Amino acid sequence: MSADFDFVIVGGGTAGLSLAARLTEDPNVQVLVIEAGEDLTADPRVDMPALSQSLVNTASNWDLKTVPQLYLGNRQLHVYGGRVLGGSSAINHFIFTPPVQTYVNAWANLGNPGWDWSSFSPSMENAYHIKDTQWGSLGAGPLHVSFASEETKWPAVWRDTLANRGFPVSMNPFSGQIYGGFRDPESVHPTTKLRSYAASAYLEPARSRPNLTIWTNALVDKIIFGQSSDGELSVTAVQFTKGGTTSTVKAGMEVILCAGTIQTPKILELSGVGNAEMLHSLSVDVFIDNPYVGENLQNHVYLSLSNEVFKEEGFETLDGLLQQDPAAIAAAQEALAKGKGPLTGANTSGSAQMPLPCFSSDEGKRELDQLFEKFRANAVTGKATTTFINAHESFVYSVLSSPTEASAVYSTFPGFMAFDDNGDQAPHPSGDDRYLTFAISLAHPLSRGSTHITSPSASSPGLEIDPRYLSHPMDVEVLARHIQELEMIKKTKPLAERLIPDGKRAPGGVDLSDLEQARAYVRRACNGAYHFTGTCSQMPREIGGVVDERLRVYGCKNLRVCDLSIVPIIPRCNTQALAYGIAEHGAKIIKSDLVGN
Ligand SMILES: Cc1cc2nc3c(=O)[nH]c(=O)nc-3n(C[C@H](O)[C@H](O)[C@H](O)COP(=O)(O)OP(=O)(O)OC[C@H]3O[C@@H](n4cnc5c(N)ncnc54)[C@H](O)[C@@H]3O)c2cc1C
Repeated sequence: MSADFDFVIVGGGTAGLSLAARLTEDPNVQVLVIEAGEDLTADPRVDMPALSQSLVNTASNWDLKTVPQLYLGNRQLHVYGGRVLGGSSAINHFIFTPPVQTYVNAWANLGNPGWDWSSFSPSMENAYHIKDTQWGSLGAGPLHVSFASEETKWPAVWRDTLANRGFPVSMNPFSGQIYGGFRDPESVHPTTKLRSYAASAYLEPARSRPNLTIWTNALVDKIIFGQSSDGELSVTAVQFTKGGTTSTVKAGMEVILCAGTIQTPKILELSGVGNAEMLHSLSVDVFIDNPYVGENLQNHVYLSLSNEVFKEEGFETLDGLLQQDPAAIAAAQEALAKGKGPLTGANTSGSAQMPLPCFSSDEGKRELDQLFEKFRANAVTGKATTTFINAHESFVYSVLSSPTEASAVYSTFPGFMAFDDNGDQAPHPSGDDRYLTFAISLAHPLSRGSTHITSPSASSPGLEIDPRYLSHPMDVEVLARHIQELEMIKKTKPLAERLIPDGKRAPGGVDLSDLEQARAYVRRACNGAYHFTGTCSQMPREIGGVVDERLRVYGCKNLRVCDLSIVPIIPRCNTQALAYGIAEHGAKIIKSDLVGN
């Protein structure tokens, strides 16, 4: 199997398929997408939100693991990612929250002209569209986004409680300026209630184009370098394995890596782009020496806390369904037939992007200064440069000291949800008690780790993934303070009236209003989300960059990266919206470079 294409896109995931669809709008370019996973575009396990969990234990999930996490009591956590056409957008949990303006500008200010809010937000809007009674019609893109209908009184109680704590409760999550309570947008079609994702929204309308070719079940091993006529290093071909046979395909113009935050640096390292010393030790020929490939791995960490609630009409929970109670399953299926109920979406019952009031007063800022000063000496910084560490820290400081910038995202879920040491869902308690669960996700962790190959072979697992969760002490401190803020929220009406006083709790037997106990709970129970970013960061080479502002890998003129691995600072909330935004923005850049050439 060998053919010539202008662009070879490695990875048919969230960003890869979106980019392919945009590039093939130009009938003069031939685009090939090579995807390691299967084409499951006709499979209800992808399309139906109710079945999405069933793909987790299949070959459609890369299902890797971290190395033991030193700061989490040596626990090893899952590293999930979609290995299927559509990538992680085919198996994710639907929440679709675009990034905020201050964050996007901090990213641009690292030295990425053309990525500031006024340049980037139109690209973001090209990805989705949503029609809403409150906000009208937003976005102009192919991805269907909707708000879940409110079928219980939990969302109203959440809003009223936040309002009583002095937070705004209904800000527009698409406005670029949001804090306080909001409704979670979901990548679910508003009427069919099916998953809307890269393969359905971007690929399907483009699939019949004669200039778009998709190969699935083909694992890219490496990219092959040569010299262009002007003597510069250039990519000439891509080597891949399909059905046990290894072949190469020529790239006439460019190779664009869209294999995601874990796999893109792996392909670069296998191809000889990375830390020369490490690559030599694995007998990999080095083409570009850049020690920052695979570094700056960031991810959100989160905690869950469950409380027993009264059984009241209007305050139904999903506990029966979680316990596989036949009556609850039948009721959910009946509701599904009407396009309603818990099987049609993500099932959060109210979220909030939360500032930390304790740090925004003058006294709070003084305490924050002292904490940064104290922790700076203990922080594990990996290979990050001082310039980047300072820029990252100063952004996080600006968030923490602001009364209107969120340092955590709180989500509520009507039912019991706790996790075991591996990050797997813990069994539901027996009995017919009902629960409300609160998840707190750290918006801007300062901890950063790395992922590197440990073998020169693409097919062996051969990856050491070490996010170094909670290696920066400030992350523990911020999460512990948010636990305390949540404890205050739980004591506020009307939420306080729904939680059974002295009812069952998870975690039990700890006093989370005590800061030391809250810190201990953070270390004991923290989990990693699947929001990995940063391993091929976009910033100037001298401060730790792997790609430039036009997504080109430093040292090679026709190799680009266009996925979440370019993101130098993890965004405030869930990452899928940003992946689509990067693909849209990347498509604009690549198209304009084509005209320039
Ligand atoms: C279980 C789960 C739940 C999530 N829930 C949410 C959520 O609710 N909201 C949210 O915003 N985000 C969520 N995310 C995260 C979000 O989906 C991802 O961050 C985002 O989709 C990543 O986009 P990407 O384009 O960078 O990578 P991906 O979409 O993962 O695409 C990478 C693609 O490259 C392919 N590939 C990799 N290596 C090779 C190779 N060597 N050869 C060929 N192909 C290769 C992969 O198979 C994959 O298809 C979730 C993720 C997971 C895994």
